[in-house]
Amino acid sequence: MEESKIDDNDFLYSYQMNHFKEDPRDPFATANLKRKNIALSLAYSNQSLDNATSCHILHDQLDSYFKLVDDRNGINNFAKATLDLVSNVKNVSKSWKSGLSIDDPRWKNPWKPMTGICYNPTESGHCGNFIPPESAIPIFLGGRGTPRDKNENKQPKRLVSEYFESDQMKKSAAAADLSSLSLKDNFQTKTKTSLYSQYHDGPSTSAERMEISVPLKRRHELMSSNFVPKKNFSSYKESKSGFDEETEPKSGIYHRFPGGKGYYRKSKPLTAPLRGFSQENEDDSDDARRVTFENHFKTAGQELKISNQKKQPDNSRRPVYDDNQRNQYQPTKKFLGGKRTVSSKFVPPVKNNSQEEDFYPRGSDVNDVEQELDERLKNIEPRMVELIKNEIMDTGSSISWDDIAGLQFAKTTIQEIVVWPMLRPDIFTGLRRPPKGILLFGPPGTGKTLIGKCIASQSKSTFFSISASSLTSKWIGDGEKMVRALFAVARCEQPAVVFIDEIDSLLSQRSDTEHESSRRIKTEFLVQLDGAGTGEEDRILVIGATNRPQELDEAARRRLVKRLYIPLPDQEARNQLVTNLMKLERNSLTPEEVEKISTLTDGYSGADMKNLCQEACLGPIRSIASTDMFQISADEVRPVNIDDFMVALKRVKSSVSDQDLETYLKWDQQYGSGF
Ligand SMILES: Nc1ncnc2c1ncn2[C@@H]1O[C@H](COP(=O)(O)OP(=O)(O)OP(=O)(O)O)[C@@H](O)[C@H]1O
Ligand SMILES: [Mg+2]
Repeated sequence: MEESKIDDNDFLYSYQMNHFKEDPRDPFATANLKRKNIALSLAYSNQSLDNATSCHILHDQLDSYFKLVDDRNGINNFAKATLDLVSNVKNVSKSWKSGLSIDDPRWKNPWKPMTGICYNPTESGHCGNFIPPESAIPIFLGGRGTPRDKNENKQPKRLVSEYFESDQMKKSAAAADLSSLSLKDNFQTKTKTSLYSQYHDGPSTSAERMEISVPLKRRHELMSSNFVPKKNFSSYKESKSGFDEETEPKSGIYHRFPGGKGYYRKSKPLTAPLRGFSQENEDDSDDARRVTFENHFKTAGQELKISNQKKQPDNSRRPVYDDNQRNQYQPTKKFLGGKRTVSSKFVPPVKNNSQEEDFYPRGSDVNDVEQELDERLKNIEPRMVELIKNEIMDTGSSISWDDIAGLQFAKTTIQEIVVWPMLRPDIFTGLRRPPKGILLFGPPGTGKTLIGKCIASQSKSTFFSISASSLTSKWIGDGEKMVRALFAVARCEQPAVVFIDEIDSLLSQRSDTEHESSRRIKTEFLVQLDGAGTGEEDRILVIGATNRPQELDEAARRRLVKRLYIPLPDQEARNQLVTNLMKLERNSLTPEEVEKISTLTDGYSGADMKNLCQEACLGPIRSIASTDMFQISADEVRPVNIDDFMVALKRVKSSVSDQDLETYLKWDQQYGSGF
């Protein structure tokens, strides 16, 4: 056995290094957990770890384990090992009582939504409390504040909220710039449950990604991986990190202050596949474990060397952590903004190759320019820069102006304001300078979003498609920062178009009853749109689309200088719509029949017309006898004819009422930039 090679520092460091690897989707997750379990038991039996330390780690181990149980629908052998370990450290709390045995049928439940976990980072080595779903009885590892009555299901809830109201938490939260986060309300209901399920399936939209990434990150930071071995504490102090000795636990494990001045940055998860583990190692016999451990356990020294080599080939700034140099171990510095984080995807603001030479004066170092531009992002959190960059729309999909039926006036105006100035900034200067904001308003389904997509593919500028949800967040205070980040990134990537669909939800009228955070987002938006945010030279255009223009804040209305009414399609446009839509389907419509359809569809929106055509195209299918449905070839389906449209007209009605139309017209007369 290799016990002698492991000590707590080594072990803890490798533990930290591996902390993020327990992704249930990772086929090696179980093996990795086993490895830690073995390392932990060795370290523990070796007395390298004290009870408190073991507790901390176990807590994390169980957390990881639960993810696996949750995902794999059943207990695996790892649970037994963890439970054994739990019983080894039970003397942490005298009144400790295991809430669970290996035979407990609850292990076998596919626990969804997942158990919540509350970690109480106070002194004396609490293990944290595990909060299973309502139906399950809490499992406790002990520690102060642990309810004795296992059936008292409500207790854990209280603990969770207590924890988040505790001074400790507030302090960490403040340090992490999350002082007003509303975790208390959301924690159990939303964050935890949806977090787990979404984490498993993977977030799909950027808004979701944001929702998840923040709490996940915070959760990890607040939980027990945030420790630094005691031996390194001296170097910690030397680094003047702002570490508060008084609040430190005495047990030998030290929490980092997330976001604090001397924030000790968590080791990045290693992206390489776990070394040394193959599926065979999943074999749980003792022998197999030993072999696994002996052959493949990497000490902290090795891990650190590997990661140092990856990060910093010369190793000059960060000493290698080995047996002789332990005290030189330095925390890494946190970089906010700056070149490190954003230059990789940097896109110079002038895209035209011919202009590139002028932009970078001969002989000058291109990197200087890059650095200077990145200065604009220096006060923005890199995380937000990333989030905003995710909103940049791929302008690959090609929608042309001809795909938009009618709306001639709007199309010409937009070309004037958006496309040409972006292409010829030299002509559109001074008073010809295009407005910074335009508003597309009109009844639903008239093509506002479509115009946005068309601008994205035609204007040759960086196109940000922003929805209210990508800017708002439950992390109060983040919203306005996101707005600032948005404009900062847009400035770096100009010419840029920021398209905000359903802008009314973001910039509705400010009122006394609304939430402080949404008010701040609005204010920041208005500031960015108008003054300090965007300079005269910046080529950033904000386009808002809404079907509720009357709900817009008046200050926002003023800033969206051009307000274009996107009306219902007229007869000619409807004709064009039917022709365009039916191009793709086999049909026997004559031009006269198309004309007839367009006459009969007065008051239909573009979306209604699309529905109508879809409905009519189902006509030929409906006329097929159900017995023939499986044999008939695609060619044998009869073409769509006018009768299908007549039937469809009865089923699809216009969706916009006259009353609504009147409101739009009135608003257009009052504020619109129409004829
Ligand atoms: N003028 C048009 N030309 C071509 N297609 C149109 C037009 N107007 C609407 N459509 C069709 O209707 C669909 C819905 O349009 P779009 O999403 O642009 O409406 P919208 O004005 O953004 O509505 P909402 O206000 O409800 O968001 C489009 O995908 C398109 O197929
Ligand atoms: Mg829309």
